[in-house]
Amino acid sequence: MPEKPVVIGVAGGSGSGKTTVTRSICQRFQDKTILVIEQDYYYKDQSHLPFEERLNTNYDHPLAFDNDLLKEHLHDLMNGKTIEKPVYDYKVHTRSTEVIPVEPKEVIILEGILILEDPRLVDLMDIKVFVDTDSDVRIIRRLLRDIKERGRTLDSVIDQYTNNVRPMHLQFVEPTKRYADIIIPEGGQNHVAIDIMATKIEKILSKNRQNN
Ligand SMILES: Nc1ncnc2c1ncn2[C@@H]1O[C@H](COP(=O)(O)OP(=O)(O)O)[C@@H](O)[C@H]1O
Ligand SMILES: Nc1ccn([C@@H]2O[C@H](COP(=O)(O)O)[C@@H](O)[C@H]2O)c(=O)n1
Repeated sequence: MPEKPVVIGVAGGSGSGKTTVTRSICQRFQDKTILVIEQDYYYKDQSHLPFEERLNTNYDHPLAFDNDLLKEHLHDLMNGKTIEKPVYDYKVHTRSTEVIPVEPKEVIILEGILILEDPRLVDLMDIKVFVDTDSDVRIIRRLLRDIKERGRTLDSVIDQYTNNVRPMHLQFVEPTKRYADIIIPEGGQNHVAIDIMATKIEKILSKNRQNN
């Protein structure tokens, strides 16, 4: 393990392809090299609230996230400590009681809609990426995914998109693009951008390994 892992932030709107890009990058490396931390797993715990109340939360506002815990976990990982990563359940809108023990790896990818919004996290990143996909494509992807995988109805996805996702994207997510070192149009199918990312990571890793 190098003294300090390479920290990469992958931001972008909901459905832009952040997870797909992150998976494509991970596939280029051995399992032991890259650790992925999803910002979504750090939504504030809402287990004390009744289910009906959890439906009213604005999950696209920066205050929905427990970035204090995320920052603490990132610091621990950077100092070689194992963390207990929370597990999030989109179907019930809160964390599960389960946690996953996670050991540090040479590369840490932080992925989430607002991962470039908190300067305390941005300051710790070596590479900042913004996955940039048109909103019409994103809403179609989100509709399909949320109905299939997150237990949502067509009406609920449309209501949430109109009331929260779109306005918060314009106010908080889109402006973070300016902090990105690399902007990846169209996400996971952009093989050229994935190749460039993988090459850059390889370069930093080989430099770190030489110094250790
Ligand atoms: N290039 C693509 N073409 C078609 N579907 C895609 C593409 N990229 C992602 N998807 C699908 O769109 C949905 C959202 O993608 P995902 O990578 O999870 O985005 P994000 O993490 O930014 O929300 C997923 O169901 C995924 O399989
Ligand atoms: N209980 C929740 C928590 C989050 N969301 C939505 O997830 C989106 C972020 O995840 P992506 O994989 O799409 O980046 C965000 O836009 C939230 O609206 C939710 O619907 N329910």
